[in-house]
This record gives sequence, structure tokens and C-alpha cells, in this order.
Amino acid sequence: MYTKGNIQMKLIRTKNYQEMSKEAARFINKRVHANPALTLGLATGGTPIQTYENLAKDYQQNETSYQQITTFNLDEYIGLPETDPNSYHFYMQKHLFSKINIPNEQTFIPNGQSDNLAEECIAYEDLIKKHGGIDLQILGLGHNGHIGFNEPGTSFEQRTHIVKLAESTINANARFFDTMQEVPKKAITMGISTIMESKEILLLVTGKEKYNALTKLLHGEIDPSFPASILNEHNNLTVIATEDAIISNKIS
Ligand SMILES: O=P(O)(O)OC[C@H]1O[C@](O)(CO)[C@@H](O)[C@@H]1O
Repeated sequence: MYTKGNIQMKLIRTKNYQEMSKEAARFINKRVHANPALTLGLATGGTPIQTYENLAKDYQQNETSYQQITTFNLDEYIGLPETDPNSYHFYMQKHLFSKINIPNEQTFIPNGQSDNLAEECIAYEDLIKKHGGIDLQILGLGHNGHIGFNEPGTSFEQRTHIVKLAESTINANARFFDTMQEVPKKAITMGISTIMESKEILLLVTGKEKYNALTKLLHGEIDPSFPASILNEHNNLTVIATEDAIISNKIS
């Protein structure tokens, strides 16, 4: 248990990415078994890929059914069609939805192709509310502290909104695209306020390149310049991190 101010977060240290992913899948499965109609918030990016593979394995081995759960994704790029391999719609089909028994109509991802993006943001918020809010939100951690696509400087009060991606995020995402021009510059994301209203949050952090970001989260000030810092104020937060994200290997 890690204590900061009055709030306690549970910090689970794992040896490597494989162990983190196993631990994360176990954590999620436990919640699905306790509440088969769980409303689950999902993240994309590199971090949760193996967690999703483990969830799919659990379904294939008849351990867990996802038939009654509902999912809400954090974010989607603006302008990428759902069929684009870099869209988060495509990512979710590829890594999870096509491998488990969740009905399509119970999976929600912001529509980054909507003609009216402002309306899409409001509709997404309404939908989450209609489902009674998110029971468990999975998060990854951006190098610059972003959660969802809430970039540094985003107000903690924000709800689902349109964002201009930070240069550092565009550069980090470039590894998935052939050319820099193809990397989307805008996205639609759940806001920090939306995320913080989740009843429970599971943050996954992997690799030494996330060491600085995790250190800032654990030991830094709570400040909009580092969006993830607000998680310290959530009363039901678990962090599962790899050893190298928690302890620096740098020789000083
Ligand atoms: O896991 P990555 O690829 O390091 O990305 C960090 C986070 O940034 C996002 O891609 C932004 O949505 C998250 O979904 C992700 O968890």
C-alpha cells in the first residue's frame, strides 16, 4: 500500500511486462466474476495489449464470460476510419472484441468521424451516465503524464472533449505509422472528470521509459501540468507496474 496525503493507492510490483499483463487480467477477471454486468472502461496503446490477450485466453478456456459486460473506450483519433489499422476501433476488434463473447452493441468507442464532434462528446457522456457510470476504468500512462488523451494543461474538470495532441504524444505514436504526416494530430477523449468518476481505476505502467512519469505520479505535486497526478485523489486506485518502471536502473 502506498500512501500519499490521505489517500491510499495499491501499488503492485511485477517482474516484467508478462507478469504485469497476467496480474492485470486476473484483476479484471475477478471484477467480472463478482459483477458479470460490469461496465468496463478500456485503454489502448501498447501497454494493455497482452492484458487483452490474457482476457481472451480466459474466455477461450471457458473461465470467464464477457457476454453481459459493457465497455467504454477512453479515446479515438479524429479522422481515421474504423477500418484503418491504426484506429482504436480496429485495435479493439483485433486485440479483444473479436476474441471474446461480448456483443458488439455493448462496446462503445468515441466516433472520431462524426460530422458533429461537439455533439458526439455530449452523447458519449450521456451514454456513460445512462449505463450508471464506469465500474472499473483501465488506464495506461503517457510519457508526459497523459491519461486517455488528456494532455498536460487539461483542466481536471474536463469531460469528454476534442484535443489537439501534444507534440510528444504525436512523436510517441509515430511508431505505429509509416510517415509522420499520417500520425493524427487530434483526438476525442473522455475527460479527466469523466475518468475520475469511475468507481475504480486500474493503472498499468510498463518499462523503464515510464520510470520518470511514474515517479512524478507517485512523488510529485497534483497539478494539471501532469494530468495523471490527479489519480492520487481517487479513493479506489490500483497501480500495477513493472519493476523497471518503479526503480531506476540509472547509475548516479
Ligand atoms: O501504452 P502506451 O502506448 O505507452 O500509451 C500510453 C497511453 O496513451 C494512450 O494511448 C492514449 O490514449 C493510452 O490509451 C495509453 O494507455
